[in-house]
Amino acid sequence: MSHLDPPTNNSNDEDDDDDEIPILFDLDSNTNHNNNTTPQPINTSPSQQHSSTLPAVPVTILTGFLGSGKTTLLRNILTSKQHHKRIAVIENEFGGGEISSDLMKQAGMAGRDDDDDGRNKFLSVETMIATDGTDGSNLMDLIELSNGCVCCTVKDSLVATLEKLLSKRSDLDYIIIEASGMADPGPVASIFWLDEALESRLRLDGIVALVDAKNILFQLEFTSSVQGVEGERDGTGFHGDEAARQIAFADRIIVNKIDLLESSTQLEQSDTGTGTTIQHVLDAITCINPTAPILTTTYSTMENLNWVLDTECFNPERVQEVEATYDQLVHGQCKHIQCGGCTSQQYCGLCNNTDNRSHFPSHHHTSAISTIALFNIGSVDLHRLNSWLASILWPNQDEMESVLRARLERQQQLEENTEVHVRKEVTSNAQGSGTQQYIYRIKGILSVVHSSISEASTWEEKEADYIICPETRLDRRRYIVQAVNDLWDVTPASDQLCWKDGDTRCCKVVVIGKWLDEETLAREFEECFCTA
Ligand SMILES: Nc1nc2c(ncn2[C@@H]2O[C@H](COP(=O)(O)OP(=O)(O)OP(=O)(O)O)[C@@H](O)[C@H]2O)c(=O)[nH]1
Repeated sequence: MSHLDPPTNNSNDEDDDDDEIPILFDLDSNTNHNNNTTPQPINTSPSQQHSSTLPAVPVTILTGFLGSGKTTLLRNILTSKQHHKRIAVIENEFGGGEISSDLMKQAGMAGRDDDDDGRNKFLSVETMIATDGTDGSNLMDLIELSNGCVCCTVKDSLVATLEKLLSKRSDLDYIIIEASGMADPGPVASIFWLDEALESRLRLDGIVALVDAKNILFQLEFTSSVQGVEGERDGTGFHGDEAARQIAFADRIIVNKIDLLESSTQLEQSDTGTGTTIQHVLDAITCINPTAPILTTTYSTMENLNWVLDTECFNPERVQEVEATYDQLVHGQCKHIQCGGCTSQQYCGLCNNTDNRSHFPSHHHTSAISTIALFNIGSVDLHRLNSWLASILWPNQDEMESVLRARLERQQQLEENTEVHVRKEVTSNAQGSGTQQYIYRIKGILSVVHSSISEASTWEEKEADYIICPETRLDRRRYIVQAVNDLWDVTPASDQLCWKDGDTRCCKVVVIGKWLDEETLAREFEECFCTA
């Protein structure tokens, strides 16, 4: 069993010039495949040049903070029979989505052997999740832009990718760009009018922001520049308004995950009365962006996808206006320009308060937020994995607290400088947890072993097909693990992602968070694997 360490990707690394043009995958022939779900790259033929007589291809930018529901919406679009669009998708990962490794190739996760530079390239977790369950009828191409945010480190790659896509394909009806959960949509939108070549061939249809109703107030607070000033003072980095800027630039806003909100009645009846209602969320959003239409959804589901596609709602002047508003906020005091004047009782999502406080310079990603990718050959024990997830995402549960307390005591005995080590040892997703590790997002693809025969036989009874090997208790299905803040699930992917004979079983998990303790996470992840 081995743990590979891809370089940690700090998104404020603006000098990072890992900007090579990403691979194009041909999905025409193999998205509806039972044998191999891995899209194969195709060569750009000079004869397939885009004709300038064709109408401009509309582009939608999907934005929204980590885990807000962008990929869920994308999958709804790609599996919908409502439209018959031939869509190309550009996926942007915040980082850590790509591991070059022979082991991943062995494990059947390779996109193709080599790219133009002769380096191995592999499909990301994000791409596997986004295309799982799609039959390929709407999806023409899928392009990965990994290793940085589309708004900064890989912005040039986006332009090159769009140009290459247009020259390669004349049959596209639509392009969807799924920005990373940390991306600022402003700079992404600007390429559509700053790049002359693209301007005539593409039309930015709209910026659609997904908002995680359960977590948005917390995300606004924790990515705010006011917090950032404090962060910089204690030498731990600063934040960059990501969550607020995604809302501010949006032409349409989808408030997703309303199933996780408390109703006003529940709130009145609850002991604490500290939950978030839809009204709190709407107040915060309209404070930041008072003009964009808002739709509330669960699992990004809407009656009519025309609410997000072919809307023609993009307005470049508004983008410039938002930039200008931000500039005023940066260079002066917050006058609630964007929200038109909050009363002192209102929560201002943009400035986080009603005080006149100076703000930190516009867009920077916090240096404290990073992505790490954990990769191991082998299969995880489902029970152990769930316990590990509980320990890092729910540290305040009673049981976990006692475990952690025991670990702390042990640690205190071992270490002279208890203060520093204790803080490092406690993994905490408690809101407002200072400089302790905070995990925003986990996503991954797993090979799973069931720890008990009874668990295995339950599955066997449920499914007509043979799914779990009675001897090894290995599950034939790939599993997808997803976590957003304190909620997680581990579910089987569709049949098209099943492990095949000859595949090397492996697990890849991407963790995005603040002040991540990579060494401990890697060790604990490895402990979830079956050794037999
Ligand atoms: N309960 C609930 N879960 C949801 C809803 N929408 C999405 N999810 C879950 O939230 C998790 C994150 O959803 P994604 O669609 O992957 O979010 P994303 O914005 O693409 O995430 P990033 O790419 O990491 O920024 C997944 O486990 C989804 O199944 C919802 O309305 N309610």
